[in-house]
Amino acid sequence: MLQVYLVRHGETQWNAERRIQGQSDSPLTAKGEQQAVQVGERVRTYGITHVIASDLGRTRRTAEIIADACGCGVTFDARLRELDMGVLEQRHLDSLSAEEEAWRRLVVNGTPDGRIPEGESMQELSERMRAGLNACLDLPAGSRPLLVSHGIALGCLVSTILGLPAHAERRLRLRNCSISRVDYQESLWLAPGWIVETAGDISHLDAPALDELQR
Ligand SMILES: O=C(O)[C@@H](CO)OP(=O)(O)O
Repeated sequence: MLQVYLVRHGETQWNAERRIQGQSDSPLTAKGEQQAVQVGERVRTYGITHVIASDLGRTRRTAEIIADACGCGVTFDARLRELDMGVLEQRHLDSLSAEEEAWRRLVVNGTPDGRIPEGESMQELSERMRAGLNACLDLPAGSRPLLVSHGIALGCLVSTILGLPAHAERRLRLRNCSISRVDYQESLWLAPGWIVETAGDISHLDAPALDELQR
């Protein structure tokens, strides 16, 4: 059985300011760095063999901190990036016009092929995230990878493994530096293939961040 840990990056400047990042980027806050250290402390005895991160700056930094604690290297995979939120990237959630808010809702409410102008659909996100996860199946036997990615991207992955539509990710709260785990297994009892072991665990964090919409 292959166990894959899924970690959302630490809190960033724009998460704290309620600004939309998508494939744009902002640095980790001091709290975000501390959260990454706490993930490292939690997983350092888990036998992690590979840390694989989205190539955006916030996931790179989080991954480096975790990989240091685990004593393994980091590689980057652009398929693990956050949803491309097109023209709404870098905007404050509170500053959206009614039309812009409607674009945002089009995506999160699951309109088929809905996308923010110049952005990506949830279907496209779901396909590239599943391909990024499936790449773990090609690692040498006995590997135990940890992927560092993003809120919507990881929520979409977990939702679709459960057989839910990609936009069901809005029913999951994956806070900064939460840990989820999915396993690939051939059990006769559970469904063969990917199954969800845990989602959104923050028990290792002494100062969990509120997510953007809760602030
Ligand atoms: O892009 C963003 O603004 C948020 C949305 O949830 O994602 P993340 O902070 O996880 O990259």
